[in-house]
Amino acid sequence: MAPETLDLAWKTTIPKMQWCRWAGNWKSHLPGKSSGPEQDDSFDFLFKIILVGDSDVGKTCVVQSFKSGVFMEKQQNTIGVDFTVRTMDIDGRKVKLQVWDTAGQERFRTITQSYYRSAHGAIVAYDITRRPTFESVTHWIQEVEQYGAASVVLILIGNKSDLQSERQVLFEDACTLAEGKGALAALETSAKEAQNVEAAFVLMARELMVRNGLTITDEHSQASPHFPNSHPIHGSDSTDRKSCC
Ligand SMILES: Nc1nc2c(ncn2[C@@H]2O[C@H](COP(=O)(O)OP(=O)(O)OP(=O)(O)O)[C@@H](O)[C@H]2O)c(=O)[nH]1
Repeated sequence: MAPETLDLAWKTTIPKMQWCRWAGNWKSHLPGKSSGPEQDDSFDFLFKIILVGDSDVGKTCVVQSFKSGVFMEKQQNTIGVDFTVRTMDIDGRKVKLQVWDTAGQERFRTITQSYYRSAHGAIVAYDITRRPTFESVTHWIQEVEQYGAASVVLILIGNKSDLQSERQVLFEDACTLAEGKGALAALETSAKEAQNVEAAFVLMARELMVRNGLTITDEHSQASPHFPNSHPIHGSDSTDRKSCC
């Protein structure tokens, strides 16, 4: 377990943090708990993002790639929920992302469902080399809708895009599904090659920032990187999305 990944017992003591827009001190909201190796605790936004999807689609590897930039062959399936934090500079704002990596195995379903409630964003993952994991996406979205907040932002990711020769799911199918379900975007990621992993989290964070009142200027929009194999569902301009909301 990575040092920044906190144990489950710790997680169960986290107070409900329904919202996120304090420019405050992390420790003042989590008294007595260390936030791991991150020394600077100030931030402008705090968002909780939950990762769901079938077992072995690569959720933990995606989170590790996002956190540390490395691909780690995982030794065991996630038990319950793992928790990781990373602070990013997005459009000049300090954005702290709490990422909750849930177990895909059925036997943990009751535990993982209890973590949906306070999520601001949900990343639903499938494995592009295993069609059944894509067919489960509808189920995972239903879970998010049933147990999560009504305003939760959804992003669909098809992981293991480095395994093109084993592909069983067309990207177009993912886009159609994501659009039909009202997701913000569909992306294909590779935790192994660190492709589009950062993009998924940045897209999510920017959307949440916009929904919470941040006006992203043209200058910032133009400065945003272009993400290959990504499909924004609600238009390509964050300012447009803000006006939708
Ligand atoms: N080729 C390739 N393999 C990957 C990628 N991401 C994950 N894997 C492999 O897929 C397997 C499952 O990855 P995990 O991250 O443990 O999957 P998970 O979705 O977290 O599984 P649960 O914890 O059971 O929910 C591991 O053997 C990883 O090495 C990827 O982008 N490319």
